[in-house]
Amino acid sequence: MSNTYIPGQRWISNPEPDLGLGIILEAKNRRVQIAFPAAEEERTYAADSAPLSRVQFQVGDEIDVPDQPALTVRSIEEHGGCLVYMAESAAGEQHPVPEQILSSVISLHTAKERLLAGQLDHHRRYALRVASLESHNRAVASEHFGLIGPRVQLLPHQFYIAEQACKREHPRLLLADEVGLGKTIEAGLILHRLTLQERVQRALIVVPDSLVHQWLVEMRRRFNLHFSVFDEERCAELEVDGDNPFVTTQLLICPLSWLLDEDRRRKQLLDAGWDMLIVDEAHHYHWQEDGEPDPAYGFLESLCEAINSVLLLTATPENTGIEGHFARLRLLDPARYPSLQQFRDEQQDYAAISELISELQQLEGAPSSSLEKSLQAYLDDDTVNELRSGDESAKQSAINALLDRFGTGRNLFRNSRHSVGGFPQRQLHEHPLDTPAQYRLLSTELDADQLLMPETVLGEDWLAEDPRVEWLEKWLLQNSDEKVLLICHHADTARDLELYLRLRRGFASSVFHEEMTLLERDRAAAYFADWEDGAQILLCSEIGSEGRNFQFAQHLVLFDLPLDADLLEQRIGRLDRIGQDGDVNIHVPYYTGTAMAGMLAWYRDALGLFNAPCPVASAVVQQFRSSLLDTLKNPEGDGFASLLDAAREQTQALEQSLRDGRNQLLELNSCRPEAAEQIAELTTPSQADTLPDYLEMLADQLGLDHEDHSEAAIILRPGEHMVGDLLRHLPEEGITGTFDRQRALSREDMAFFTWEHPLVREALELILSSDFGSASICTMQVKGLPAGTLLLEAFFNPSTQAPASLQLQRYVPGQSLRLLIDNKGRDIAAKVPHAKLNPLCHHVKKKMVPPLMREVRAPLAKMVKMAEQLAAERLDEWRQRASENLEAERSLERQRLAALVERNPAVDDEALAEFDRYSELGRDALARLQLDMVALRLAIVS
Ligand SMILES: Nc1ncnc2c1ncn2[C@@H]1O[C@H](COP(=O)(O)OP(=O)(O)OP(=O)(O)O)[C@@H](O)[C@H]1O
Repeated sequence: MSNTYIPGQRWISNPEPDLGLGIILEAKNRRVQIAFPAAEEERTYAADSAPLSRVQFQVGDEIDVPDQPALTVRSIEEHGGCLVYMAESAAGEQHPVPEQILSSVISLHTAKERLLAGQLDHHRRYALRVASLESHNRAVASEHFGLIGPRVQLLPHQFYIAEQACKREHPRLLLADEVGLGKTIEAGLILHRLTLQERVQRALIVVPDSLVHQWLVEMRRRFNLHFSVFDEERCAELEVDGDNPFVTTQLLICPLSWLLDEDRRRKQLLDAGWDMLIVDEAHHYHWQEDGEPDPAYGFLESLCEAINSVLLLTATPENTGIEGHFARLRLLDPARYPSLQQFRDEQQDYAAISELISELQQLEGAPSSSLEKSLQAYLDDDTVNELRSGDESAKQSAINALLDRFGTGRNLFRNSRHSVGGFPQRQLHEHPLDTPAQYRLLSTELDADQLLMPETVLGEDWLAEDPRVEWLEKWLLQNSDEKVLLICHHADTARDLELYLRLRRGFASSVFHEEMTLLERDRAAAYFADWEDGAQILLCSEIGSEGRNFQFAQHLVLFDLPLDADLLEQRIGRLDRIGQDGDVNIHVPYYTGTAMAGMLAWYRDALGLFNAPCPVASAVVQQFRSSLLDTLKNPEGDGFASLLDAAREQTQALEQSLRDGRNQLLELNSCRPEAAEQIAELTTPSQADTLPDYLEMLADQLGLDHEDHSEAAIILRPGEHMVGDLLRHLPEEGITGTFDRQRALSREDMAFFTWEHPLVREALELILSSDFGSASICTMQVKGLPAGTLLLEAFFNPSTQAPASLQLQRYVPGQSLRLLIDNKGRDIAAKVPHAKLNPLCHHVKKKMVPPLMREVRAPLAKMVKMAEQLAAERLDEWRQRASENLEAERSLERQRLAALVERNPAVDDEALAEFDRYSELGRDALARLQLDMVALRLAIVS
């Protein structure tokens, strides 16, 4: 097949045949742009790997031109690479039809044509096609489609967020779970689901340099999403003749610092067009109401404006106070967050709303008139009136409406350790040390940074002078079986200390800081992770404390304490995260009676950060910062003691008000436990799952070698008779996979086989997008049926052409229509199920097919027609069921949106109009739902 693209040619998308017949808009610079008018979609692909198939009709085929009766192709001409069909109407009129004007709505009738033409497949191929069809339909119609395949534990809070996010047409969210609760996993789940639903083709991840590799690996091993990493060198290689290098890949990870250095690359990145943006550590982008805008923030703002779906990740959303929080929310929804002042004002209402939610939760029966009155200030009359019924569901809708319409619920999800539960304990180990004379002498002249990082003032020989070093050596010797992560502020400190420990003292150590290349950093992290021959200690500068996964270690040495509480939380979060099996031991070596002791007391007594994360830490630090700096030098003085008391009281008061107000709203919104548990439960494939049997059938028919590996695990390899490189996802050396999630989590060398695994999806696509097994013939003996009786089994698959974001398959029953037509034209499908027919089938030898077909052709043609008629009669019922499902869901969503629009004058009616336009598109598409005849089997009773 030619893969030279010429504007005007018609092609279909292999993975998305539902888009209808596409038309090439432009083909240059090694990319091809194609429009799918029936679905109102456009796609841009790298030309050499575009998943497109050329549509060329043959003489005798019927073709459709909008607003014209059907035409039959009589001859074909080619002009400048495009086809012109010379076609004839039923009335015998001749029409030249350039392919450009063909209808964009197509249906393929190949099963029928193949059966009647005697182009038949073995009945086992047919059985495989039917199994593929049914499994595919079931998978895509499942509420949890896209959440089953990732190799992750089913943690309810993450699945809840992923499910909620994907309900939005275009999710734009701040994922702000506390550090280590799995924001990367949540983003991966959302992306995986949207990719499988074909709503996201091109995704861009922007991360701090040190996290590039970790994202790359997490996306690949957990989600089978194969990202490319671009840097200047890679771009230069790809930039032939001024091409935009970013259009050559669909899934891209970019290190932030490189983008910030390269104006031209930023522009190219924006021009390349993306469906989804994920930004990790989003608190790095600073914003202020007045003054010079930060270039990084400005760049992020342009990306957020240009890309429909956006996920911003940060564990510390209020890192720079309420302004920082507002700054990120306005990137997601500028209309909802027009001004900082309005945002501040809104927060005043949170406690009152939270109180109302509590009252509703405790409510039994109808509400009192005073509760009704309070609710009326926030909710529409209908929602309040329904509460009078005393129904649980009315109560839940009122709670949902409050959560949804107020606060930041629509854009922000934040789970805490407190709400998720099951986290390890933090244990603080204080290590008081003598103060070096030099430090004591100088201390009155030192600033806070110098006081907290004495190595910067102890001179060149600091390693010999600093008692922390001696303490560390001793500790390492006494705990030689333990892995320890040490974090300090400066790269120089980490480097000096590591060299000393390794070269002078012989410890197995490794270092990780910002002056190393990405590759060196990843090697260092891998050396530390190796339990057999790896490092006992990894020494990181601050950069090592963000985002990385070191939960296999249980000891953290804080060589210095930062002034910024969020940084401290980030450091502890390296070990205190999902996957940590033991306690998190935090070691703080410090000089007795100095600012270092003061800082320790501040975090321990005022903020309680060594016990658990402190959500109000940055607010308290902001308030007390200058008194802290003033009194820190003398931590044993009265001034410091009263500062600690005041700060502790303030922490407690703020935490209380958070519990009463915003946090309660947030936590309720971020995870509704029952719904979340249910999602996690349903996402577990049932024991009766049919995938193992399916893969055996597949191997048999595609010529793969299939071997049992162990309990619930198999090996698939390309077999001797497999056709070429039929399956891209089947490596030459084979693939070992398990059907068991727990096993897949502990055995990363095995694939996790589900219906969403790329190999399985590829096989389904290969079979369903071709005519593989679509027409078959067999003989069978059936008691009670005379020899010569014909039975025609027909499968019709619902299809419609509409934008993927509508996800119309959710509304269509997750199965195909099966008919079994007998000689008399009756449908006896209900009496004889497909599974019962399969074992009765006998193969018909190739040479017997032509004489048999000659004999049965006439009655067979009638039976096919009858099947078509019966399917056409059922079509209305299918369309109606589908549109009822659509109306039920969309009307609820519309109600909710209308309430939001009413409450937020900043959101104009455009959102509602857009919603209505989409609903209308959905209605139209469902009114055009077709039942395509996709598989036919003729059984002849012998
Ligand atoms: N559902 C899950 N199944 C298996 N492992 C998980 C799951 N969720 C999280 N993890 C693991 O827990 C660790 C923390 O997750 P992740 O990195 O996504 O957290 P985070 O919230 O992004 O952290 P940070 O705030 O440090 O950026 C990672 O090692 C991740 O692989």
